[in-house]
Amino acid sequence: MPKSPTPSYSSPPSSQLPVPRRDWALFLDFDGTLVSLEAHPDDVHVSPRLKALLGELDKTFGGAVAVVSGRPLDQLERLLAPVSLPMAGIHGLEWREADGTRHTAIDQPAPLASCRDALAGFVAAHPGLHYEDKGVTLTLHYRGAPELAETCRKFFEAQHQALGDTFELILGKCVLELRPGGYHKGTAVARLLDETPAFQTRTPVFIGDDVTDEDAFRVVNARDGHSVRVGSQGETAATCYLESVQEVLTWLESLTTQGP
Ligand SMILES: O=P(O)(O)OC[C@H]1O[C@H](O[C@H]2O[C@H](CO)[C@@H](O)[C@H](O)[C@H]2O)[C@H](O)[C@@H](O)[C@@H]1O
Repeated sequence: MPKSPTPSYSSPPSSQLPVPRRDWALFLDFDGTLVSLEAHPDDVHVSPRLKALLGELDKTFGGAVAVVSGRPLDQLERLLAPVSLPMAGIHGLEWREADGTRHTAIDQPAPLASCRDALAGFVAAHPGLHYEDKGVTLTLHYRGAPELAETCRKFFEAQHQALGDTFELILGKCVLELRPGGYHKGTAVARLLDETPAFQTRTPVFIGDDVTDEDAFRVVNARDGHSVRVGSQGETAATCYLESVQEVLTWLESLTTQGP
């Protein structure tokens, strides 16, 4: 089973961004990076401007642009249609090629049945919460009831203990997720760089805002790439930062007209 890279936070990220180059491979987180965080996952919409920008970036970087998200591929495809990029969903547990061919990392059903039942009961008993059943992971959202953050964490810690350490507990932005160990955004990025011709030999650049993006930052750092965190606060392995989704979009737009 692939291991998570060891966390390393050597120095704070810099406001100095790398000089753009056309030989980059660009990896883009979705929520909190390309689109602003909303009260509910279903509230997110992708503007025509962003879809056009992704198409321009795809041309600029010769097809080496991928979306790497915790969302399932079904959601990403629906939100981004008709854009057809390589994408990794559920933190790399599933992925698709540019032509839509799909792959999954785990073939057997995850042993989540009792946890799934407990989660449904827990959410029904606590107004403001909702959950996502992604098949191989379970996700609990508390943005609608932030006062329940601690209650949710304790509930998910108990579920994690029952599942055992073949699963990891991820603490994200108003979200908790139980995910099979060893699969993360870093493995998704490494797979694209190693196995997809359009990405091979390019310098990786990853932009992301949340804890699950840290695995990808470490992978691109180890490959002499550039890691860009959205938001300057908190510990991160990223080497530089942009302050907001708007700054990300402005910088991405600039990449379509610059760089050797
Ligand atoms: O890796 P990402 O693309 O950043 O996906 C991470 C999770 O994003 C979604 O949840 C987050 O965005 C929601 C909409 O703005 C927000 O309501 C929620 O609080 C955030 O955690 C998505 O729903 C999850 O499935 C992803 O894992």
